[in-house]
Parts: sequence; structure tokens; C-alpha cells
Amino acid sequence: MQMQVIRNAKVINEQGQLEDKHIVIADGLIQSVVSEAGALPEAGENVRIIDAEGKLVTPGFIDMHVHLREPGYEHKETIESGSRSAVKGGFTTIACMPNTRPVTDSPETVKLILDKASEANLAKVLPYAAITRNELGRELTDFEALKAAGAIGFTDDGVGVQNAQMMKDAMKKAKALGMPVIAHCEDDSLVKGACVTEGKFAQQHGLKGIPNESEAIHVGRDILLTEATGVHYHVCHVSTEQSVRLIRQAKAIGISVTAEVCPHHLVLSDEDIPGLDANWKMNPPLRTPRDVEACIEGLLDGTLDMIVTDHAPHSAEEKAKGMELAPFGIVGFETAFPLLYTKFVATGKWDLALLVKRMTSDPARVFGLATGVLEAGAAADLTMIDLEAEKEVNPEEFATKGRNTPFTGWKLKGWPVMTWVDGDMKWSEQNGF
Ligand SMILES: NC(=O)N[C@@H](CC(=O)O)C(=O)O
Ligand SMILES: [Zn+2]
Ligand SMILES: [Zn+2]
Repeated sequence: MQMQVIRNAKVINEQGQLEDKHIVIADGLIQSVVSEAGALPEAGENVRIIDAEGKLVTPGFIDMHVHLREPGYEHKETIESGSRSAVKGGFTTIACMPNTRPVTDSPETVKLILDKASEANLAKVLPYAAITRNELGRELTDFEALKAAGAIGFTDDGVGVQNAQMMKDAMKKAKALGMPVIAHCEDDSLVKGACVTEGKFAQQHGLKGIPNESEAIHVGRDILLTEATGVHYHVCHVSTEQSVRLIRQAKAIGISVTAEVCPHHLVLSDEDIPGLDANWKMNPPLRTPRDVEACIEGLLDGTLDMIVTDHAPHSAEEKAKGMELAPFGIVGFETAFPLLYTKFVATGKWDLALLVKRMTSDPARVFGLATGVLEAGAAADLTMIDLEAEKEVNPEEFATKGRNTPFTGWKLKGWPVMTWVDGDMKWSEQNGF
């Protein structure tokens, strides 16, 4: 087994400060993280030296909300192409949503995803299973069997569970199995065919808007059901001021709720949408500047526990159907860190340590994963990042099959340059995959 020594890395210490360190990797694990170069192994047949030249090395990013589209929508993405995109974006663990075809509502489909993921041999892929059969909201899936097959939680992401009794039954069952319920919060009766948020853009273009309460009404309902059942309840892609407020209040009284937020809901509002271009269409939609501020505050004070991409690739043909007819969703892996680094850290608004925490140890803590830390004995899931070089976002260079991003042409810093999973270098800027 080869040993690797990453020399001259910058790592974030427990105080959130940058420190110069050397990292020794062998047998898939971080063997040591040291300050002195003196005792480090020399280069040799079984020792590879990698000079980080002062670049940042962090735990590999963890993304608890992604769409890999396989089985069924391989023209949008496959587990292989999605995993490539993930490691290129610095992500080493990704949790994939069950809105595939068939829906991931059977042990067979869970197993298929796990098999394809180990064939791809790139990122660690954790499958979610559906709450209801075919995500139709009518009948619960077999939670025991899905857990036994390897599902890590239950969600009908893509749609909200409309019936409160159904959600309560799901929570009771999940609680009994020690599993989390992850919710796409959307009340269909309050949406009905809208494609952008209620707000200035909708008004200007004469479009029906998606109101904030279509999300928050489910958050509020589910918090009450969580209080009643004691399940670990996790809110997907929070986008509104009202949801942030409800989650903050629930946490304050000890209800077991956690939540995530996407980069696009932190950096864009409906007022940034340039026109009727479906690369700006996602669910939940870009909200008003006031909601964006509330999400940022929520992330800073820990109301929102983690950042997820909601990586949602679609084909160019599908996205060309226009704002009203195109499917919701944008790709996310390859722009997430540079976007947040450039927008919030390079501008001095956030500490680098906070951004990294919300993408590594926080998701690991919430979902009980044994990754997300950079210390001796931990899995060598690592990301090296160049914080200096500036590059334009060019979707033609993406590893994902999706080109659907609103960030084309944005000049960003903070690009991942090397990614390791269990000590294997899966990708580097210089040598590719
Ligand atoms: N977020 C999106 O806009 N789209 C997701 C579904 C979802 O996350 O709800 C998709 O599957 O395309
Ligand atoms: Zn969703
Ligand atoms: Zn999603």
C-alpha cells in the first residue's frame, strides 16, 4: 500500500485558524498531521510526496442532497458522471435523492444504486429511499427492508408529502427504526403551476408566483409532528424567512429538527433573474432579497445546519422549453465552494472555518457519519483548494452531464484542485480522473 505525504498544506485548526501542516496518508486513513517536516517519510517507491505549496486542505465536502438521476434518467446524469462532478467539486460523500425511475422505493433499487456507486469508485454515495411508493403520497414504503438494503433516511424529495397523517405515520416508523425523515416542504394547494417566487420578477413578467407559505406551512406542520413523534426531522433546501423563523423557534425549545440551505438561495434573489431563462428555475425558487438575508442569518447562527447543493442536472433540451415548461433544478457540485468562498469569505463576511464546517463536520454530525474531520485515524477523505487563482465558470468544462447553471461566466476563486476518498486520489486539476 502506497503512502502519500501532503507537504506544506494549510489546514484549519480547532480555533478556526490556518496552520501549516504536513499530512501523512496510508491504508485509506490519515496517519498523522504534523508541523515538523523532520520526521516525514522521504520520497521512494512506496512513498509519494505531494507538495501543496501552501494550498488549503480540508476534510472532503459532504453533500446531503443531490440528484444522480440513475436509474431511469441517464440522459441527465448517471451515478458515474454525477460522482465525477462531485469529486471535481471537492465532495467525497454525497447522499442521493430517490426521485429516480423507478423511484427508489424498493430494496432492489437501493442495491442497484450502491452497486453502481462502487463500480464508479469515486465518491461515497449514500442513498435515500422514498417515504411513499412512487412518491405518490398514498402508501408508505417498507422502511425496514429499505433500511436493511442500505438506505440512510426517508424522503419524497421532488414533492411534498401532502397528507399530515401520512407524514406522521412515516415519522413514527422512522423513529422506531432510528432513521431520519428528510422533507421537501411544499404544499401543492398553494403552488398550482407557478414557476418563480411571488415577488418583483413574477410581477414584471406577469407570472403567477410561488408564495413563501407554500414551503413554510409544511415546515410548521412537520415541526409539530416532530414534537409529537420525536423523530429526527430534516428540512430540505430552506428558502424562506418564515421557514428559518419556525426552525429557529423549534430548535430553541428542543425539537429534533435540522435543516439545510443551498448556495443559490444564499447568493441569488428573484431580482437577479435576467429574463425568462430556465437556468434560473429551481424548486424552491429564488426568493426575495429579504429571504436571502434570513437564510444567511440562519446559516450563521446555526439554525440552518449545513450547506447542500441540491445538484439537479437536466438536459439542454429540457431546459430550452422556457421558464414555464422546463423542469426545476440547477447543477451544483462544481460551483458550490468557489461561489460561497468568493461571495462570503473573500469579501470578509464569513470566516473560512465556518464555511468549511457547514460543508463537512456539520453534515457529518447531523447524520452521524464517520467523516468530515481532518485528524489522525479518520478516513483520508480530503480536498485541496486553491484559494487564489481566479477562473470563470464554464459549463462546457463541467464533469456533470448538466449544463444548467445560472453562474456561467462568473469569475470565482477557491477552486478545488485535488480530491482523495479513503486515501485514493480520485481527481486532480492537473491529471484529471
Ligand atoms: N430542486 C429542484 O429544482 N429539482 C429537483 C427536485 C427537488 O429537489 O425538489 C429535481 O429532481 O430536479
Ligand atoms: Zn426538493
Ligand atoms: Zn432535491
